[in-house]
Amino acid sequence: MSDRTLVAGVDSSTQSTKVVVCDAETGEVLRLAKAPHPDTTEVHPDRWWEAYLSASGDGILDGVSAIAVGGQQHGMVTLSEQDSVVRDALLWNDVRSAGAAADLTAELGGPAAWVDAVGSVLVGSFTVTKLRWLAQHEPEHAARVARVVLPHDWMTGRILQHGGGFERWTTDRGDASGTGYWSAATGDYRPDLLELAFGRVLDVPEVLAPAAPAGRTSDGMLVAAGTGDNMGAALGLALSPGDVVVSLGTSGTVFTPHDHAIRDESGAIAGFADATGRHLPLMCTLNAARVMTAAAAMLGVDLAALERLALSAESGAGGLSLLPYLDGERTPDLPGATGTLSGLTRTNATPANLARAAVEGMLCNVVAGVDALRDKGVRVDRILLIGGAAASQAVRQIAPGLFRAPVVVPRPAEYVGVGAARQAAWALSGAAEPPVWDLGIDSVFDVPARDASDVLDRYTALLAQVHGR
Ligand SMILES: Nc1ncnc2c1ncn2[C@@H]1O[C@H](COP(=O)(O)OP(=O)(O)O)[C@@H](O)[C@H]1O
Ligand SMILES: O=C(CO)[C@@H](O)[C@H](O)COP(=O)(O)O
Repeated sequence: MSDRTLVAGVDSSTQSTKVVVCDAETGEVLRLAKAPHPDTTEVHPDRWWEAYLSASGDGILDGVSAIAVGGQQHGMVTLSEQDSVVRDALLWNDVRSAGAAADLTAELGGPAAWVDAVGSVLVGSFTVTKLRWLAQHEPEHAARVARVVLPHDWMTGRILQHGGGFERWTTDRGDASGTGYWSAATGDYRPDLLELAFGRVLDVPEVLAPAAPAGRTSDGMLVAAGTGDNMGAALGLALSPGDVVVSLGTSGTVFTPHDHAIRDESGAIAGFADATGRHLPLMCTLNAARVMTAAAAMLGVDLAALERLALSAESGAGGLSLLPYLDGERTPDLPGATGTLSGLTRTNATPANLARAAVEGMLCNVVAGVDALRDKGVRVDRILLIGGAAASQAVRQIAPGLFRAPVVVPRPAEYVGVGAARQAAWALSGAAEPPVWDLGIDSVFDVPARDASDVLDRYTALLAQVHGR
């Protein structure tokens, strides 16, 4: 029998659920399991629960003293008075509420008014815009809604319901800051904005302090507050000033913990809260790892071959540029956009150049987030690259030239799950600060001597030409 204390973190993200079990003292990852989610932008929350049950089968949670959930941000989970799910959850990447975002922006007095109210300019990802869409398009569903929670709130409550310890719905500052009806500046909900969007005020979950428990199951397992997946990743990485995280999963995100909220009326940087009581300025794109999957499918190859092809081409892909808006886009705010491949000639039309253009285009899209942070005075000493596509050698090698900063790939780990586990260990300890867990580095990629600014310049010119941005 081990005398280690075990804690678990659940990453309930867009494409899958991952469960990691860590040593509470050191953070060492001892067990890891994964199960897929449906590939759609509206999902019944039961699918996340089934994935959790599947990933946590085989006794992976045996002996675990505390657990927390990091979940995809913004998703709208609507519950009836009896807590049954009213309709499938609309996810962060469902763009049907883009028009509602534009309407709500105008109704409150423009982008600056939303930054004043909740810290961020609205786009169709925010929960409040999905509520407006529901009220307008599905009044029969809207009439049955008594409360609204986020994916991680629902999973947290479900773990407690299943374990016999559910008392009330809860959330945390990090995830609440992506709703559009909670302000990180004041720490308060804005029922007036719920009413503006939905026509009436709804029940919302209690916002827990960073290390506060949401409850305990009847067999004594502590269930911590949980948080949004990006806030979880920030907690799972031991970040120093000057460290900026770039996550390339379903979404591309760029974020760094900060002592105060960053105000950005342009909408590039959202003013989210983090999971420690501080702030997490964050830029998010709808298109990231799946741009590579789509390019591989176009070329009829797998991801490994796509990487080899991309690395066999010269920087700049022989003059090809890709605006990678395959799922529309959120930053820049172009929900109806499609991808654009530009610069094709008979000479450069090769699989290698297409593969390279896909990787460069995906990266240029998130470079804009790093530069937006720089413009706000944030120090960018190094980029910590995480998420599914951080496994790609092509991404690792091409990224430093475009980011104009060294790229550090942390030891392969599921950082959202690890961060959630660290929060669980923190709540279990009752200490003022989270436990110190060591961040291992897998590899470092330096900025190459050859300047890649021509690639960025061509991308930026194409964006201006096609979309006027
Ligand atoms: N070597 C690779 N190159 C590019 N993409 C990859 C690679 N390995 C995994 N991926 C992609 O990473 C994505 C999953 O990343 P992940 O961060 O787990 O996503 P999410 O958290 O949004 O569910 C998938 O789209 C998968 O195809
Ligand atoms: O909407 C955002 C951030 O604002 C996304 O980052 C979601 O939180 C989903 O993340 P992944 O599934 O790609 O990790």
